[in-house]
Parts: sequence; structure tokens; C-alpha cells
Amino acid sequence: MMKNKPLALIGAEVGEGASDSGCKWGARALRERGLAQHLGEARRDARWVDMVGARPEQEVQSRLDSVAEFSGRLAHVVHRQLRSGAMPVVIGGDHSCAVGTWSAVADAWRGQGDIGLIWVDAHLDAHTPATSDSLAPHGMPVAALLGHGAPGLTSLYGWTGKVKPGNLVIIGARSFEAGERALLDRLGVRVMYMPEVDRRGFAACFDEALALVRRHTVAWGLSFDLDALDPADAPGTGTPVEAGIALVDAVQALRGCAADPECAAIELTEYNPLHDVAGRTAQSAFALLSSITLPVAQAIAA
Ligand SMILES: NC(=[NH2+])NCCC[C@H](N)C(=O)O
Ligand SMILES: [Mn+2]
Repeated sequence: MMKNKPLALIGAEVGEGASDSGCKWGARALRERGLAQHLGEARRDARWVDMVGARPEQEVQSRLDSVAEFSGRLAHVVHRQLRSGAMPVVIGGDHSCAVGTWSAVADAWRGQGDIGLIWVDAHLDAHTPATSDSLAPHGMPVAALLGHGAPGLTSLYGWTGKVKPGNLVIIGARSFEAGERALLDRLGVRVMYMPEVDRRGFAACFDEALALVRRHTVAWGLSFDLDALDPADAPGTGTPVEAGIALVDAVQALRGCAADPECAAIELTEYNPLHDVAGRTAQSAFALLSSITLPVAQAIAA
């Protein structure tokens, strides 16, 4: 008998990783809008367990230092929730929060096996400081999780390579720079660029990605950057890119995916309330999360 894990909502209040830091207030805005209650309409066990805040840049040496220090504290909170049997649902915050989230998941399963990761994003986020023009840490978490880049991001828990290249799939990419693409090509990471998503449909891509990330792993997770969506559905992000995934397609394809017993954690990032238009992006975030976390019984009935 499958059992739904309780959802542990964790706010990742970090904007220091982005050039536009407004997404620092994304988790708070979704919380005040009633995200837990909204998820609780389908299931009663969704609650906020923590808000983890990054130290402002001025208090530390650099944005990278701020993100590195923050990542350690976020990872600690995520790790604790995993050990308690809950499913962490990390709400960004800029996408640099993924370093903390997935380092914790990888570390919690270390010794038992590898973790898989599905990364839905308009960008590749696979820069190292050596290849990034912007030097914005939210353009670096994929590389860091693969073990490349600044030691402060790659080496949480004292080890690197949290996600193996063959256990990672990126879906929806349509804005990237040559250096990050070269890294992913060299490592052999499967990237489903937007033209492929348009051709095959998001659902077919997601199903293939799910099979891939489950194949050689003991647990898997989903990191969803709201800028993967078409800006018509998600105007409230710091780095929107035209011609993205339609909200309806994502909501349909992701239905109940977190009910899989091997799904370890979920992450939704880059909500920037300062750029939202009539709450449209917040509504998209609610719709995505309730679809993803639909309880087992309802997911099967659907
Ligand atoms: N998570 C994000 N929104 N990342 C955007 C990154 C944009 C650009 N590739 C950069 O590195 O600056
Ligand atoms: Mn991203």
C-alpha cells in the first residue's frame, strides 16, 4: 500500500544568486497567498516548516559566498525533513537554492545509491565562474551539482558530484551560453531543448526523462524553474524567455508524479512577485504544485 509522505514546505529566501534579486521574496509571497492551504485542499498534510534566508551580499564577501553559506543552511533543513520521512518542497528563491536542496537529497541517500534529477528550465544553469559572463550564481547550480565550479557550491557535506551526468535530464532549455552547453555536452547530459519539447510534447519528454532518472538511481527529484513556462503563464520571473512550455501542458503531464515512492523532493524556483502581473505567476505556481503533489489515490483515479 503506497502512502503519501507529508509535504514539508521550505522557503528558500535567496535572491543574491540572481542579477534581479526580487525572487528573494517569492516564497514569502506564495506563503501569504495561502499555498499550504491550497495544497491542503487535496491533502491535509502540507505545512511550512521553515524559511531559510540568505545573508545580504553587503554582509559577506561576494554573491558566491552568500549563496554558498545559504546553501549549507538550506541543505541542513532539507536533510532533516528527509530523515523525518517528509517530502521537502523547496520554494525559491532564485535557482541557486538547488545546490542546497539536491546536495542534501544526494547526501541523505549516499551509501544506498545515486539520485536522479529532472530539471525543467528555460536555461541550462550549467556555468562555472570560468564560463559565466554574468557571474550570477543562479546560472551555476547544475554545474555545481555535477561537481564543477566554485568549491563552496560543489563540496557541501565534503564530497562532490551529487548528481551523475547520466542521472540528470534538462527539459525546456532555450536560452544559454556556449560554455555551459559545452560542459553538458562533454559530460553527456541529456538536454531536451525547446524545439524537441515543441515537436514531441512536454508529456512525452517528461515521461522519457522520468524513466531515465529512475533507471540507475534509488531516488529522484524535480527542480522546476518557473521561467521554463511561457511568459504568458509566468511573467513574474527575473529572466523570462519567450516561447516556453504552456502551463496546461505542464500541469497535465506532472499530475501525481510526486506520489511515486521514489520521489524524494520537489523544488519550484524563480518566482519574482515584483514582476508578477495580476497574480498570474503565483496562480501558475499553485497549479503546478497541486498537480505535482496530487495524492496517490486521486492521481490513480485521474
Ligand atoms: N536560474 C536562472 N534563471 N538562470 C538564468 C541564467 C541566465 C544566464 N545564463 C546567466 O548565467 O546569467
Ligand atoms: Mn534556472
